[in-house]
Amino acid sequence: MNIYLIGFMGTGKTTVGKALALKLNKKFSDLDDLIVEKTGKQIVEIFREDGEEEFRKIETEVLKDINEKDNFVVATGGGVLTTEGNYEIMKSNGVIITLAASPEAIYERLRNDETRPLLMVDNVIDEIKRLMFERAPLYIKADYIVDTTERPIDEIVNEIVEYLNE
Ligand SMILES: Nc1ncnc2c1ncn2[C@@H]1O[C@H](COP(=O)(O)OP(=O)(O)O)[C@@H](O)[C@H]1O
Ligand SMILES: O=C(O)C1=C[C@@H](OP(=O)(O)O)[C@@H](O)[C@H](O)C1
Ligand SMILES: [Mg+2]
Repeated sequence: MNIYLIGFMGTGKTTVGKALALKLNKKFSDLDDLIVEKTGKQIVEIFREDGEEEFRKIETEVLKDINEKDNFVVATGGGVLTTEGNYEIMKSNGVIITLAASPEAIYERLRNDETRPLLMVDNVIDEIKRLMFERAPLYIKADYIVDTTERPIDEIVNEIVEYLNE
């Protein structure tokens, strides 16, 4: 089995995933990193040159590959569940955990970040709210949801470990 972290951009999937893997003595993988390795391109370049649809295709390919393996903590990208079938892939070999945060916290975390192509818009806070509302039905499908707003990484990791031990 794997542990899949899902949730909106900036909720801390990559950061928490690494810390969780260390704590649980599991391997760590990030779908975005796998996509960069596979294509030899940065995420923003793929969106710009090939488009989101092509990005989603590659995202599902690397998800299938990692789902064949076990004992990984997998940080997904925030849009992984927008592709039909990806929920079933993860569910078939893993537990799915959503990281959540307020739009304001996400804005603060990502305001100087230029690696999220979907947030390269004029009104970032409005776009965060709009996209988060649109995707909320996907994020609540997880087995467990943990709030990360104004919480340190080790506290979030401990809450997830407690849930997994139940
Ligand atoms: N709980 C937290 N509190 C404060 N900052 C955080 C927290 N979790 C993540 N961050 C910061 O937010 C930014 C985005 O985190 P990241 O792990 O890349 O999120 P994601 O993979 O969900 O997009 C990073 O700069 C990270 O250090
Ligand atoms: O929410 C999204 O659709 C995306 C989230 C990003 O990952 P993070 O959630 O790690 O930022 C990355 O996969 C891509 O920019 C698309
Ligand atoms: Mg990430």
